[in-house]
Parts: sequence; C-alpha cells; structure tokens
Amino acid sequence: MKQTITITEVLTKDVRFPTSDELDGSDAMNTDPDYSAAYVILKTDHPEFEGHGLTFTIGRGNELCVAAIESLSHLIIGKTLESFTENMGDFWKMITGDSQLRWLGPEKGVIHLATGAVVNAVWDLYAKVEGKPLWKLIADMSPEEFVRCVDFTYITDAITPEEALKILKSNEATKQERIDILLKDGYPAYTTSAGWLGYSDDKMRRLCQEAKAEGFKHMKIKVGSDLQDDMRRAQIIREEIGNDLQLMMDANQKWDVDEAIENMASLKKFNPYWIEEPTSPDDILGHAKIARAVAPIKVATGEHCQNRVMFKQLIMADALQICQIDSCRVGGVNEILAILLMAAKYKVPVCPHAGGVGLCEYVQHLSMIDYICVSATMEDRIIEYVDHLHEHFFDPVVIKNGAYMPPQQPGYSITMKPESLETYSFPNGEVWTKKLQKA
Ligand SMILES: C[C@H](O)[C@@H](O)[C@@H](O)[C@H](O)C(=O)O
Ligand SMILES: [Mg+2]
Repeated sequence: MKQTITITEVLTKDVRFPTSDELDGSDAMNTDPDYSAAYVILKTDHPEFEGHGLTFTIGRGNELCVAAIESLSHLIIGKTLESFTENMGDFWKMITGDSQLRWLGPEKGVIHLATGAVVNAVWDLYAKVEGKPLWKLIADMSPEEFVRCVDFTYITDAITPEEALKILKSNEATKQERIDILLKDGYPAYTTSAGWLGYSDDKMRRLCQEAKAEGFKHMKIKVGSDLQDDMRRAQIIREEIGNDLQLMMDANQKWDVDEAIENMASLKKFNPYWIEEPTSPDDILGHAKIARAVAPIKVATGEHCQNRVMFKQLIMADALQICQIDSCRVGGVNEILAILLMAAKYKVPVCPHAGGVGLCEYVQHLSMIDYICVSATMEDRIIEYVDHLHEHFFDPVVIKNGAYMPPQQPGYSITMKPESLETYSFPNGEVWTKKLQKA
C-alpha cells in the first residue's frame, strides 16, 4: 500500500426493501421478509476511498444491527488501514475481542452480524485501495499472507495453521489456471427464484421455465409448510424441470429431528439433491442424525450458523455434507477463510447462501477464492442466485449461462447507489413514508 489511509468516520444506514409485498423470499419460517441491510460506510481522509459493508436482516430488528455497528465503531475510527492490513488476523481478533462488547456474543447474534458488516467494509476499502476486486486481492496473497488473515482460536483441533499452509501451498502453482477458467466460464449458480413458498403454482411454473431457459442446472424450492402441499409443489417443479436438473429442498428450520426424517422419507421420491436447514441451526447432533437417516440425500446448512466453531462441529460430526457459508452471518471475510479451510480439509463442498440483498454480490468472491486458493475444485459446488435487488448496486453480479462471472471492479461489490440508500432508508425514505401513510 503506497499511502496512509485513516478512517475518519463510520456512517450507518438502516435500509429496507418491501419485498414482502410480493412474498419474494418467503419460506415456511420466514413468511413475510422485507430484505434489509444494516449498512456501513467508512469515510477516510482520502475522499476518493470509502469502505462499504452491510449485514443482512429480514426487516424488523435491522435497527439493532445498526446500533451494534455504531457500538463497534470506536475500534476503527482514527486508525489507519495499514495498521489493519499488516496483519488482518490481528485486526479480526481486535474487532471480535473488545472486552465489554464480547459479552453480547461471543461471536454470535446481533453483535456478530454487525461484525460481519464492519469487517467486510474494511476488506472493501482494502481492495479498493489496492485497485482489485476482493477475490483477486486474496488470490494474489501468498499462502503465508492468507493464513495470517485467519484466527485459528478454538479450531486448532480441526485444522492448524501448518495444515492450512500445506493446503494453500499445494494449490499455489496452479492458481492462474483456475483464474483463467473463471474468467472464461464463470462459477456455476443455482436459482431459488422460482420456489418461494408464497408464489402461486402458475408463477412457479413460469419461473421454472425461465430459469431452465437461462441455463440453470439446479433449482431450489421451499418445503416445511404442510407435507401434502410440499409434495404437490415438488411434483409441479419436477414436471417443469424434468429429471435432468437437480432439485434442492429448503425447510428453513421448520422441523424437529424425527419429523425431518419422516418428511424426507415422503419427499425423497422427488429425488432431492439436498435438504437444507431441516431443523434448528444449533442442533449439531440432530443434523448428524438426520444426515445418517436421509443419506444419500445430503444435509445442507449454514445460513444461520453463527461462527466457525459451530461449523467446525457440524463438519467434524459429519452433520452436514454441504457447507453453506454466509458472508455476513459470521464475522466477515476472515472467518469465512477459516471455514473454507476446514471444509477443504474435510472435503465438504462449499455452496454459499446468497439471495437477500447484496449476498450474491458478496459470496461470488468467496466461492472464487475457495476455487482459486483453497479447495481448488468446483466439483459439487454451486453458488445460490436470486434475481432481486441487484439494480441497487454499482457493481451488480453478472450471470451468464447459469454462472457467476468474476467481478472486475475494485472492492467487494457491495457499494449501493446513494439514491437507493436514500429512497429505501427506514422509516424516512420515500418508499417507507408513502407506505406508512397508506397504512
Ligand atoms: C428469508 C430468506 O429469503 C430465506 O428464505 C433464504 O435466505 C433461504 O433460506 C435461502 O436459502 O435462500
Ligand atoms: Mg436457505
């Protein structure tokens, strides 16, 4: 880094999109989500450089994440970017280690969601100052630099820094080959857009046809409402997509453990590739029991998995077969790197959770880092894609032939347009004042 950049101010915004109007994003547990972002802007003494980040919520309570970001801000205001980037692992420990704030977690809940926003904003700033998209910034790191970004606290029984280094070194010489493949063909995506629970059968059919025509090879539907209804919807989707396309099912935590096993015995006739979030995200033994019972259907989880320690247990107990990292549920890029390394060591495919607002923009970088540096394979790996709200970003995702194309602009692709931040600001943005007047 050629110049000193000092973070002078931390601005926050509560931004909400009224997606529940059309039941976009609805599932058996989350019946009326308003996709929202607790948004943060790091201002610096160089007006041309700002770090942007967000954490995702589904509406009410977004203000709590905004407040938590404000509570973390004293840890970065007045500090230089270089003081962080000289050792990103130490930076992450500092952010998660505040002796008083830590009590609110540790490393879980609202404070950790806020950590995700702040940490990602620092990485965004770092990548912008270096003039690279985030995936490239990390792809260009040496294995030693990569390992230095990771806090191995509580996970050394699963992976040590030495083992991590070994994995990264074994992929070092061939990184460019994989970058070339990504630039040419992108990273395969699957779509959830057709299968939201609140959609009518006709709308579902139409969206299935569209997704097929757009080149998607995998599709996910929501289950977990009423079993007969789930079966009917699965039948419709299979009619539309045939048997060539993979079908995934997502129960969004609706079931108890034995109920999940029972319901999957009925749903298995639709040949699902995975069952996602069959039960409570905190129930490691429950997931392991379900996984044993429903095999060869895979168990997928992670969008509500709060930190690397939980992922460690899920992976080591063989409780998940698909690791669904979420870019801002855990504490941002650094913690994701830890999870990618564990997943690679235990040979669990990483298929990130996306959708929401900004999550697709974020996670494409993470899967690309996984492919270039960590797992070095795309086998059995796909990134979730949902076609909402991309128009609010300066550097929206580009999908070609059912695949994410590598972002080219510097940063973490998460910078929202100022007019979107204003119009959807809650409760005083134009969209919300109008809605609240009507109500
Ligand atoms: C409320 C949200 O839309 C969820 O339904 C969504 O994150 C979902 O679990 C997914 O896997 O995409
Ligand atoms: Mg899900």
